Amino acid sequence: MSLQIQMLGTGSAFAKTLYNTSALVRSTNGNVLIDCGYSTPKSLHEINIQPDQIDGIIISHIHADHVGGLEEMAFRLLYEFNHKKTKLFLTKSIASILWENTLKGGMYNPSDGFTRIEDYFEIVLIDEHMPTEILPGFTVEMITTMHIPHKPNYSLFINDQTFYSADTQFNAELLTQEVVNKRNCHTILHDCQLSGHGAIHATLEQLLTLPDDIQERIYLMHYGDNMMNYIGKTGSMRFIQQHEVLILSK
Ligand SMILES: O=c1ccn([C@@H]2O[C@H](COP(=O)(O)O)[C@@H](O)[C@H]2O)c(=O)[nH]1
Ligand SMILES: [Zn+2]
Ligand SMILES: [Zn+2]
Repeated sequence: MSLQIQMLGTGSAFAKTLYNTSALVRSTNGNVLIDCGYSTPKSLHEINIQPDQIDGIIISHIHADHVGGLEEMAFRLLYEFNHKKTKLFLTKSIASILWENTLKGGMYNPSDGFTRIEDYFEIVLIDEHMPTEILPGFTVEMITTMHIPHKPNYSLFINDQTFYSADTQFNAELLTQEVVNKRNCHTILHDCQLSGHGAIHATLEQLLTLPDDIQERIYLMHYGDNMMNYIGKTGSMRFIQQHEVLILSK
């Protein structure tokens, strides 16, 4: 079974010319989103994918550039697609805050009986650090990584071969020991803050300290509007662009 990942956006939270970093995992067994920021539904529209063609959504953390499109997805599934409930793949710690802290404001509607996240989505809880089959041939392991202190945040291993950082601070030991030495991941999609101090993301300067054989596996995402100024300055790492497709397995 072939497995592909298509970037729906590659921008940072404050980018104005780039869509939110999110991805569509495409296989013969279905389509699954990794994150759904506020510009993700527009990106899906641009590649002619309708909400009812999405079989599930995996959420890494609850910043708006990663979950801000969930309200539109849920309401369109409700009103335009006969209340189809797509699956929402979440860890317990994300599930406990996503509705109360983020979605409830716009989606709580007691007069129509919509008072819980389960009224809109089929919730599938994922255990941290436990490989979980999302679709036949597509397994995800969500590992805790540091983004904003004291807030739950996850990076993903896909089929134990691809590492998708979502938003995370630089962690050389994780990339070197776990991602490359132990699991020998051939593809690494990593967030990248192009300039300034890396308080909550890996910076380009930090990623450039990695050995060349690791850099060669890295595609940079979650970058700013000024990405063009950095072309040719990313060592052996490449920028991945919106709607670009990587074949993860044939
Ligand atoms: O230093 C920072 C920068 C940003 N934030 C908050 O995070 C969100 C999303 O930003 P990401 O860079 O995509 O994580 C942003 O809207 C800010 O609210 C922060 O807490 N600290
Ligand atoms: Zn982000
Ligand atoms: Zn974030």
